[in-house]
Amino acid sequence: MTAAPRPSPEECKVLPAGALRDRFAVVTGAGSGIGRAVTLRLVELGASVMGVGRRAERLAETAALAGHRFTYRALDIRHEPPDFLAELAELDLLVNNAGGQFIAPAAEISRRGFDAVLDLNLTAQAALLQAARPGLAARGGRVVNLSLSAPDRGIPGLVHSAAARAGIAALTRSLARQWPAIKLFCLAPGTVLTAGVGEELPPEELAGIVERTPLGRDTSLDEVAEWVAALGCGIADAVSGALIEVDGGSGLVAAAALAG
Ligand SMILES: CCC/C=C/C(=O)SCCNC(=O)CCNC(=O)[C@H](O)C(C)(C)COP(=O)([O-])OP(=O)([O-])OC[C@H]1O[C@@H](n2cnc3c(N)ncnc32)[C@H](O)[C@@H]1OP(=O)([O-])[O-]
Ligand SMILES: NC(=O)C1=CN([C@@H]2O[C@H](COP(=O)(O)OP(=O)(O)OC[C@H]3O[C@@H](n4cnc5c(N)ncnc54)[C@H](OP(=O)(O)O)[C@@H]3O)[C@@H](O)[C@H]2O)C=CC1
Repeated sequence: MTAAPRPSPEECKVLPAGALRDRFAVVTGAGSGIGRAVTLRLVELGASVMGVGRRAERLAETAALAGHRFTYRALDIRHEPPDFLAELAELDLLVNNAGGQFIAPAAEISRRGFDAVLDLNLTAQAALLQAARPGLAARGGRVVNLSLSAPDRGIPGLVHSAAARAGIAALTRSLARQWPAIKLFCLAPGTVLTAGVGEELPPEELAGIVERTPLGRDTSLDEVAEWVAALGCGIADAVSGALIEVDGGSGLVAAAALAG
């Protein structure tokens, strides 16, 4: 099988300059990986962005790259109340990107471990959504929740994360009905070769996962960033509640067993 060619960073940039001018976005996990790439693209398209994450030094690195339209708050979304969102009178876009998990056999995940992953990837995100609702509603705003592709197909080694990600997809659909003034999406990238995923899986295992996707390739940071930006633009006006899989078709095949 021939792998689909990966578009170059410039080929991914399909939105016109200024597409997000005068928009205000909050991006969680903006100090690394996908969150940083999304932040830089939103700023490039004219938005102002507030980044959130636990490590101030990583957010400061993003600030050095993003320039004056980026501000940040160092905080832990699991352990601190989302007052920073409730205080915002107007918000155009919330990118719920902070998330993650550890890989472990189901039998070895303790109650606290399960709770930690559910909290980070579902409960804390629900609290962020509730806090952001008035500001988003004031602007007809949008929400992009980062997720995993086809979480309902079952992922051995990630039972807690799959449960949380299926939950966020259901939450997204339910809120899309309940809060019609706000458009909510789930965006599920395939394998994006960030340092974060590199800490979870060794390179040879990642290469095997990528090879087994129908398109035989990973998803680039630039692709994810452009999709998030597009969901913040008018082109996404007729979409709400959807799970959008930008995953090389990996959601179509059985997920790799990451642990026994
Ligand atoms: C891979 C496929 C595609 C996905 C890509 C990505 O997501 S890329 C993004 C990649 N980036 C990320 O994923 C980054 C984000 N991830 C994180 O920040 C953390 O992994 C966390 C929030 C999920 C847990 O944080 P924390 O440890 O501070 O939380 P805490 O102190 O509240 O609760 C601790 C409980 O959890 C237990 N436990 C912990 N590790 C393991 C383990 N390996 N084994 C078993 N158990 C484990 C620990 O034993 C304890 O329970 P106990 O012993 O008291 O009963
Ligand atoms: N890379 C991939 O292949 C895939 C990634 N995803 C998802 O995309 C998102 C980004 O992943 P990626 O960029 O690869 O990985 P990273 O580990 O780089 O991103 C996770 C980000 O979340 C932040 N974060 C984690 N916990 C908290 C917390 N409690 N409070 C505030 N911020 C927190 C981290 O910053 P800090 O540690 O400073 O707090 C970090 O910036 C995650 O939700 C991930 O699960 C989904 C599918 C595939």
